Amino acid sequence: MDKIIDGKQISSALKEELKKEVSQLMEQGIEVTLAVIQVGSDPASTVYVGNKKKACEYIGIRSLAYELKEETTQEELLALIEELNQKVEVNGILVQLPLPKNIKEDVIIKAISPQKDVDGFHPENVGLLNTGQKGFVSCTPAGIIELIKRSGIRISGKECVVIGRSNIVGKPMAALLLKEDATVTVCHSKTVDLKSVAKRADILIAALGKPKFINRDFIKEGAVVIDVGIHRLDNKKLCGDVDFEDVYDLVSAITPVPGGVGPMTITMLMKNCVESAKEMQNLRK
Ligand SMILES: Nc1nc(=O)c2c([nH]1)NC[C@@H]1CN(c3ccc(C(=O)N[C@@H](CCC(=O)O)C(=O)O)cc3)C=[N+]21
Repeated sequence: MDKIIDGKQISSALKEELKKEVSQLMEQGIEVTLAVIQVGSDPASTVYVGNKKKACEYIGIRSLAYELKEETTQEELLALIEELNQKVEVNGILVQLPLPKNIKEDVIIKAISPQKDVDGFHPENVGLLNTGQKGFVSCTPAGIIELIKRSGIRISGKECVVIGRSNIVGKPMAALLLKEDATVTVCHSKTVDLKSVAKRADILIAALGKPKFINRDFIKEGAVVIDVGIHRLDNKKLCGDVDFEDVYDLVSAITPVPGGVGPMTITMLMKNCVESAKEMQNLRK
């Protein structure tokens, strides 16, 4: 088996499954629609939003793009969200983060209907995840679970260490790993002796947001390493939170950047949109 967990390949397989499902829904007269809102023109956001639109096109999901100017007020954005909440044909609403400083992210996230919150960021969906109930799950951690499982790696009973405690990756990642019966440790910037804690991991999830911070000193031999970071270096090349070359010979499996977690994040967003369309259809019956 190849050591490199190919996120592009695994997400392609999942996209094929979704494409079939979307065409079956089409035959029943159900169209899947995602509204994507970007405020301002942060270049990284533009790349990610572009990738989301491409994935929608490929799978057969209709995407509605809202490109709002940097000066958009919180009230204007709330008004747009309310309009999209009301529209029956819209199954998913995605507000690309980060937002400009004059807009409060938590207020915006709470305004999205939990039934259309395909990012899984609304407190209602977070609560459902933490109590083990059905709801939308944040795409990056959900995609990581798929990557691990589809690579034939067992999670149950393993020591998993998550580095990073953000609301969109670290915390939901820990909840999902727990749900899979792993033993989970969450580390962060105040963790004393991060290296020795990381070295306990059978599965190490690096989501701390520092380029190439995780080197071989943090790795137990044979560990599975999942790299959530994405950074553009001065030479324009992308890298993750893990120093890939430095750790490669030690690990049993590792995700590359690019081509690892990123493509899977987008595919899970598509999956959530399809689920939302099915759920909304069931509610109307
Ligand atoms: N409301 C919201 N939902 C998100 O899901 C969300 C967000 N805001 N804000 C930013 C983060 C980041 N994120 C990525 C998506 C795709 C790639 C991706 O496609 N990565 C490619 C490379 C892309 C490139 O060339 O830069 C790869 O890793 O192979 C990366 C990062 C979604 N996020």
